Amino acid sequence: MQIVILNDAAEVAAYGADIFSTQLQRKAESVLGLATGSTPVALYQELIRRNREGELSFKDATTFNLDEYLGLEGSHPQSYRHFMNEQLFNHIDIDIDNTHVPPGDAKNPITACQDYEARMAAAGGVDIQLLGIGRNGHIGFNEPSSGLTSRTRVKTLTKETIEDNARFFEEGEYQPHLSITMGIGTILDAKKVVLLATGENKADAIQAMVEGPLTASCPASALQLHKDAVIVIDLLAASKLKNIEFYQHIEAENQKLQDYLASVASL
Ligand SMILES: N[C@@H]1[C@@H](O)[C@H](O)[C@@H](COP(=O)(O)O)O[C@@H]1O
Repeated sequence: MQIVILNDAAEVAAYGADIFSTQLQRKAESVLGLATGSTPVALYQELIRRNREGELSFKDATTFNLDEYLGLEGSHPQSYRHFMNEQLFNHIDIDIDNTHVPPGDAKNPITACQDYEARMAAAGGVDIQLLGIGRNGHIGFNEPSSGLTSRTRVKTLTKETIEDNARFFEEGEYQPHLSITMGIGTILDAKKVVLLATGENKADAIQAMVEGPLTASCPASALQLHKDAVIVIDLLAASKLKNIEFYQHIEAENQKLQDYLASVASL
């Protein structure tokens, strides 16, 4: 795991946007794994700005979102499809037919999950997967006890997650308790994984993910197995890390190495 600790949420969004920009500049037809929640919104705004200013294009990109509420149509204002259209897709030059969100209104959710996996495979797999993290360490909607090799499937949400996400629903509005989510195994198949977290309420989950044991009780700890996982967090989300100074030291050393390699390359 590469652990990047930045001052605040704005720096986290800009750093995340740089990773995605670099990916798209290197490979225009990238397959991007995307996420919902409040954390990626600032990153999406930065990508929209860069797209408008002609710094990057999504024209040839394909996207697959992590998850969706089961029981909501894509046109429902609280669906993740609607969220993605509003927060990103409607504002960039992507072909909407190349954007994929699990179908929350699938007649047969079981075969819909298999179909989603097949589409990802047919697209060549995800090049870079964006993640947030739940307070209980969930990624996508892989709640604690999720299988570490799980694939896209129907998952039941915990009470904590339902409460955390209740802020997006009107009082008395139906809030789904089920979801379709990429599995942990699906997420680990992405060539690169970038997890963003900001704020003190994520500090326990970040500590468990980075320094705790590899365990289904903290689904995000599965990223310890990934060969290219970048964890980008602000100081508040990093505040419970026991070895915070060491991670900052590693990053400083990494930066020196990058500078050295750049100077050698320019000789
Ligand atoms: N399914 C999503 C997750 O993908 C997201 O990471 C999490 C945290 O969201 P937020 O960024 O709003 O804290 O919320 C939801 O449960």
